[in-house]
Amino acid sequence: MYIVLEGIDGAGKSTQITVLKQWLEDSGIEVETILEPTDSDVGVLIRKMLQDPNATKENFQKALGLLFAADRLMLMDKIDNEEYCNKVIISDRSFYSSLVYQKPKDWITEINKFAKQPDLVLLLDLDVDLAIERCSGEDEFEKKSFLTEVKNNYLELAKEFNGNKNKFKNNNENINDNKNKFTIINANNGPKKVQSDIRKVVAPLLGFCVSELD
Ligand SMILES: Nc1ncnc2c1ncn2[C@@H]1O[C@H](COP(=O)(O)OP(=O)(O)OP(=O)(O)O)[C@@H](O)[C@H]1O
Ligand SMILES: Cc1cn([C@H]2C[C@H](O)[C@@H](COP(=O)(O)O)O2)c(=O)[nH]c1=O
Repeated sequence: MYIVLEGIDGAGKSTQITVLKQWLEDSGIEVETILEPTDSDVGVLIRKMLQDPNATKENFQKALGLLFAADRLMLMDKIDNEEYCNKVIISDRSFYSSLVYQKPKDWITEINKFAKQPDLVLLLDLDVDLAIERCSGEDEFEKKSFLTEVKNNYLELAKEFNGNKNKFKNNNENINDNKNKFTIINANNGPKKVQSDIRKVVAPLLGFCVSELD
């Protein structure tokens, strides 16, 4: 199973993935975690570029979109690898981040058409002012106006996706229509409440009944 946590900078993705991984492993489930951008040469280049004052400019963003797509493609063998088929893969970000941080959407969708569709997307929805308080401010994206636009893009994407599951069907995955694939989690709560809300969504997909939730 391929689970993705999405959200603006500072939403709490890394924090929640660490706790979720430990809970699942304590429950006897093998878990692999992924972080986008990766620590590959492409990922290192991306992180350097994110600090460039021009990072939000149109052509710079298009170049970033290509680099994120390339960095992501190298992950696909890992995600599709048979040794992972019996594991839960939890990823900190996915091609949905490219859809909401970069543009135009149709081009971003095209250059990511070989990216695997997650089985579940958990959108950690955080107030932008809280995000700015939590971020270091080193990255050019960590600005209130830009993160406000990204947050709105996420919420629009969730509305579109849950309203029309076939919209993002690509050529290597069928959208399973009986899942609410883009679940919004209120990330303004404390870490334990956020984790509890996440477990209530993840548990049924893994065959856990709610009473097993500690
Ligand atoms: N629910 C929460 N309440 C208060 N602080 C939180 C909460 N979750 C995370 N934090 C704090 O906010 C900061 C950012 O958390 P974290 O690194 O998990 O976010 P992130 O979404 O992975 O960020 P980024 O996308 O920028 O890497 C950390 O200092 C973390 O301790
Ligand atoms: C995968 C991906 C990420 N980004 C942006 C989002 C963040 O501002 C940075 C780094 O991510 P982190 O969670 O802070 O480590 O990269 C993006 O613009 N497009 C993407 O596809």
